[in-house]
Amino acid sequence: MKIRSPIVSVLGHVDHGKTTLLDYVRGSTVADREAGGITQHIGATEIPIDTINKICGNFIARLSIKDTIPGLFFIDTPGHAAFTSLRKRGGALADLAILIVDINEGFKPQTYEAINILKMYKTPFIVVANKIDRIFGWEVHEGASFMESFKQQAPVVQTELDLKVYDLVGKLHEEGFQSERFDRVNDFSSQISIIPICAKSGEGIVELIAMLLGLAQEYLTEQLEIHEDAPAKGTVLEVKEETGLGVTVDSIIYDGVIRDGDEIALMDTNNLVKTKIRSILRPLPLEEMRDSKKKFKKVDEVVAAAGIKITAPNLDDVVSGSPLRVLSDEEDAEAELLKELEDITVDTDDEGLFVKADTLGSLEAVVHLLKEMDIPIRSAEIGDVSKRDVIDASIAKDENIEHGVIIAFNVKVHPKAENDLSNSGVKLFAGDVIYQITEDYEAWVQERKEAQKKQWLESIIKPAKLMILPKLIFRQSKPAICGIEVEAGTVKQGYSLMNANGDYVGTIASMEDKGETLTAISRGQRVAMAINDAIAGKDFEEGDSLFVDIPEKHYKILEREFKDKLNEDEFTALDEILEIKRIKDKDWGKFGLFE
Ligand SMILES: Nc1nc2c(ncn2[C@@H]2O[C@H](COP(=O)(O)OP(=O)(O)OP(=O)(O)O)[C@@H](O)[C@H]2O)c(=O)[nH]1
Repeated sequence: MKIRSPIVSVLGHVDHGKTTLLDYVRGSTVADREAGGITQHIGATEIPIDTINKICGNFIARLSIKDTIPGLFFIDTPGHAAFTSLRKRGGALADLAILIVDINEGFKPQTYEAINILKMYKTPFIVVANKIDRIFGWEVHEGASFMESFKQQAPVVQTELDLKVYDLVGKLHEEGFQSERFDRVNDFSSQISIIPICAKSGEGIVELIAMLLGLAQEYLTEQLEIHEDAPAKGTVLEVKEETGLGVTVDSIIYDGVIRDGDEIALMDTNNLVKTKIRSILRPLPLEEMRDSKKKFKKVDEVVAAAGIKITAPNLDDVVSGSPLRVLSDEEDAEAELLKELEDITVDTDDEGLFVKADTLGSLEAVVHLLKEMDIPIRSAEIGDVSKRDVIDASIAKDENIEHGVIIAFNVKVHPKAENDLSNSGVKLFAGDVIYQITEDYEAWVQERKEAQKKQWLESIIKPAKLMILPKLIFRQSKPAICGIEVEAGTVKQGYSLMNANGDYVGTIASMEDKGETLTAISRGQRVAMAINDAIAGKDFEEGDSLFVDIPEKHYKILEREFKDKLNEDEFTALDEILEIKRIKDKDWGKFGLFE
C-alpha cells in the first residue's frame, strides 16, 4: 500500500479570491520548480512534501506532522462546478476543501452553496478568511505567517480582525458547524479551523498548507491508500478538442496505474463508452514549453494521484464528471460503471419534476438536494433544455401543474425549445446556484398553494345573518320581495336562507339598491331582496332574523381551515348557525372518526 497526496479543491463566492490563492500557492514554489519544487499535472498542481517542509518546516514540526503523506495535490480549477464535476461514486473526488470567504464581505450566496455541497459530500474543509490586508489599518508583511503578522498589528486592528472572524464563526454555526480561529481550535475533528490570510501577500498561507497536511495525516490516511499496481480509477475533469490531437479527456486518476494502450471505460450521458488509449499526456515543463510549440509530453504510465490528458478514439460524447476505469477484469469494472450511471440517472419517480444539469456531478448534486427536500423527480439528465423536455413537462403539467416544471442547473434552453417553453405554460427554474433554484421553486409552490386556498375560500359559503325590515314587505310571494339589512357577514345571490328554527325559507333571487342590481352585500347594507320559494307572512315575518344556510361540508372546511379568516361578526353568526342546525341534528358539523 502506498499513500497518495490528498486532493484539495478551493471553493467560494465569486471574487473572494480562489484563483489568487491558488496562484500564490503555486507561485510560492516556482523558484524551486527545477529542483522538483512543484509538479505540474493536467488540471492540477502537486506540491511535494520536501517543498512543503521547506516552506513551513517550523509549523509542521510544531504540529508534529510526519512525512507519510507525499504532498498536496491542488485542483487548478476552483469553484463548485469543478468540485461537483470531480466526483467519484458516493462522494467527492477532493479529499479536502478550502472554503474561501472575503473576510470583509462575509458569507454570500455561493458561499452557502459551497457549504451545502461540502455537507452533501461530507468533505472535510478549512475556512480561509481572505483579504485581511483590506482591514482598516492592516500592515502587510509579505509572505509572513498569519501569527507573525498578526502580532505586529495595532491592537485595534487585531480586535477588528477577531470581530470579523467571529462573524464567520456565527455564520458557520447557523449552518451547523463549530468553528474557531485555527490557533484556538482544540479539537480538529469537531471544529473547523478558520485561517485568516491574504492571498495577495501570502500572509497565512504557511499555516494553511501546514493545516491541510495535518488534517490529511490525522484523518485521511486510510482513504489515501492506493494500490499501485491495480487498474486505475479516475474522474473526467473536462472533455476538450485539441489541435492535432482531436477530442481528448482531462482526468484525475485517484487510484491505481494507467498505461499507454490500456482499455478504458467511460460514460456519455446514457451509456458506457469503451475505448483504447492512444496516448497519455502530461504538461511539458514551462522551460521546455518556451522552446517548442508543444504543450504536452507523452508518458508510458502514471500512478495516482495524477492529472493527465488522454487521447483515444470515441471520446466525443463523454461527459465531464464521468468515471474512468482501466478495464482489466472487464465485467467487474463495466458492471460497476453501469450501476453508477443508474444511481444518478435512473433512480427517479413515476411523477415529478424534470431536471437538467451540465455535468454528471452537478446533476447528482441537484438530484440529491431535491430528494432531501422530498421533491419527486421524473427524469434527470445532462444537457441543455430541449424541445422534448418541454413536451414531456407539458404533458406532466396537464396531470399536475407542480410537475410541469423543469429545473435547469448551469445549462441553456435550446433555441428550438424556447418558443415551446413560452407557449406551454411549463415553468422553468434556471440558474447557477442550486439552492437558489430550489428556493425559487419552493416559493412558487407556496404561492400557488396560497392562491388555491384563496380561490377555495371564495367558493365557500360563509356565515351571514340578515333582518327583514319592518313595514318593507313589497310582495308576498313568487318571489317574495322585502327590505332587509345585513347584520353579519356577506350575503350573496343564490344563497339559501333559513329561519331561527333551521327551517328552509327560500333562495335569494336578486338584490337591488336604488335601481342598481347587486350580487353581494355586506354588513350594514340595506337593500330590496327578492326571495324565491318564500311566502311573506308564512315563512317569515317583519323583524325576523334569517340566516344563510351553510352546507355541513362547508362548515367543516371553515372550522378546520379558515376560522382565522372570519370577521368577528361572521364568527358570532357561525356560532348561531351551528346552534340552529343542532336543533334538528345534534351531531351536525361534528367530525367523524376518519375525517
Ligand atoms: N486586497 C486583496 N485583494 C485580493 C486578495 N485576494 C484576491 N484579491 C483580489 O480580488 C479579486 C478577485 O480575486 P480572484 O482570485 O480572481 O477571485 P476568484 O474567487 O477566483 O474569482 P472568480 O474566479 O471570478 O470566481 C482580484 O482583483 C484579486 O486581485 C487579497 O488577499 N487581498
